[in-house]
Amino acid sequence: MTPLHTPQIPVVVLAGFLGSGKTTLLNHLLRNRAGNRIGVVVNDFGAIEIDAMTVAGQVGSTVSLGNGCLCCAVDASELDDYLATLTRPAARLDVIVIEASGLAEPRELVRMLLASDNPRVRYGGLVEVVDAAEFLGTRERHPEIDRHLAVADLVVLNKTDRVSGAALEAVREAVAATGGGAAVVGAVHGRIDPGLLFDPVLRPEEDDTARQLTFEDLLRDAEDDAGDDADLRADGHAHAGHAHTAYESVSFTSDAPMDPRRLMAFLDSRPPGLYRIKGFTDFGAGDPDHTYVLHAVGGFLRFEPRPWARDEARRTQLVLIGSGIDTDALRRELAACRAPLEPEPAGPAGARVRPDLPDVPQARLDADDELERAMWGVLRHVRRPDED
Ligand SMILES: Nc1nc2c(ncn2[C@@H]2O[C@H](COP(=O)(O)OP(=O)(O)OP(=O)(O)O)[C@@H](O)[C@H]2O)c(=O)[nH]1
Repeated sequence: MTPLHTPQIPVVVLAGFLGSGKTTLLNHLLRNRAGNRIGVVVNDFGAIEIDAMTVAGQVGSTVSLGNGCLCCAVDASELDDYLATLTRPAARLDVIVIEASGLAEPRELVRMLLASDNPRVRYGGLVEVVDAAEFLGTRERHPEIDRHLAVADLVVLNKTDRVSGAALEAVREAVAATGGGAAVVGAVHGRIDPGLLFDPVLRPEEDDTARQLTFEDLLRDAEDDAGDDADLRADGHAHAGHAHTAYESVSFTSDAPMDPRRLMAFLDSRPPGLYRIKGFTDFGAGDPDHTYVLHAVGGFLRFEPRPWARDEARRTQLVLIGSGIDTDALRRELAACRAPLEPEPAGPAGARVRPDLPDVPQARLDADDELERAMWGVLRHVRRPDED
C-alpha cells in the first residue's frame, strides 16, 4: 500500500518542433540544476537514439524510449514502466523531464501523464521550445503548432541570436495570438533559469489562471480531434493531425569514414523537405581526434567537433527526418559520401611539395593536402567561441 503522503515528483514535458533546441535546453538544465536531481526520459524519432547520446552525463537516471513517437504508444504502459523505474525511492529524483520527439503531439503525452496511476508522479507542466528563426515557416507548414502553444505552461523562444528585434517581435505576437497565455521567455542556446521549470510557484494548483490542463480539458480536446479526424484508429487514437504522420526518417551508420567534400556536397544540395539531420560524423584522417556532431535544421547547418571518447567506436551515425523525402535515394547518396578506400588519384606530376618527407609518396602527400582543404568546407560550419 502507498503511504498517505507519498511525495510526488513533478514530470515536466519538454516539447517543440524538430531542431528547436530541446536537447540543448535539457543539457543546460542538467548542467545548472542547482542540486536538483533530474531524471530524463528521451523519446527519439529515428532508429538511432542521437538525443539519448547527446544528453549530458546522465548515468542511471536517463531512459530512452527508442524509435518511434511516444505519443503514439498504443497504451501508456511503456511510459509507466519507465516512470516506475525513475520514481523508485532509491533514485531520489526531484523532477523528471520528458524530452518529446520533435514530432510528438504534446497533448497526448500530457494525457498519458494525467492518466498515469503511478502515485509518485504529478504532471509538472508543458514547456514548448520555439525556434525563433524557423517558427513562422514551420507554423505555415504545421498549423497544429498553435494548438501545442495554446496548452503550454511556458514557451521558450529559443535562438533569439538568429533573428532581428523586429522578427522576434513578430514571433512573440504570433505566439501570443495562440491565446495560451503561457509565460514566454526568450533564450539563446536554451539558457533559461531552471527555476522556471522546477519552481512550483509558477503553477500553483489553486490558481485558475494558470495554463495547467485538467484531464477534462484534454478529454474534450481528444473528442474534438476525433471529430476532425477521418482516420481514427480502432484503439481510439487519432493520428491524422499529428505532424509525424507526414514525416519519415532515415538512419545511416557507417564504419568507414565520410569524405568531407562529398558529404558537404550532399548537405549543400539537401532537398527542401529534409528538415532535420542530426548525429555524429567520422571524417577519418580528416580529423582523427574528433567526431563531428552534425545538426541541420531547415537551412541551418552546424558541426561541433568533440574529442572521441577513449573506447568510442569510430563511426558515423546520422538520422535524417523530413517530409516528402525519397528515403532510399538519401540512403544511397549518403553511402556514396563514404571516403574511398584508396587515396584519390594525385594531380599532375610536379615538384615535391614536401622535400622534407622524401619517403612519403607524392600521391599520399597530395591526398593529405586535398583532405585538409576538403575539411575547410566542414570547418566553415563550426561555431567560433566568440560567436553566440
Ligand atoms: N544559433 C543558435 N543555435 C542553437 C540555439 N539553441 C540550439 N541551437 C542549435 O540548434 C541545433 C538543434 O538543437 P537541438 O537541441 O538538438 O534541437 P532539438 O529540439 O533537440 O532537436 P530534435 O531532437 O531533432 O527535435 C543544434 O545545432 C544546436 O546547437 C540557439 O539559441 N541559437
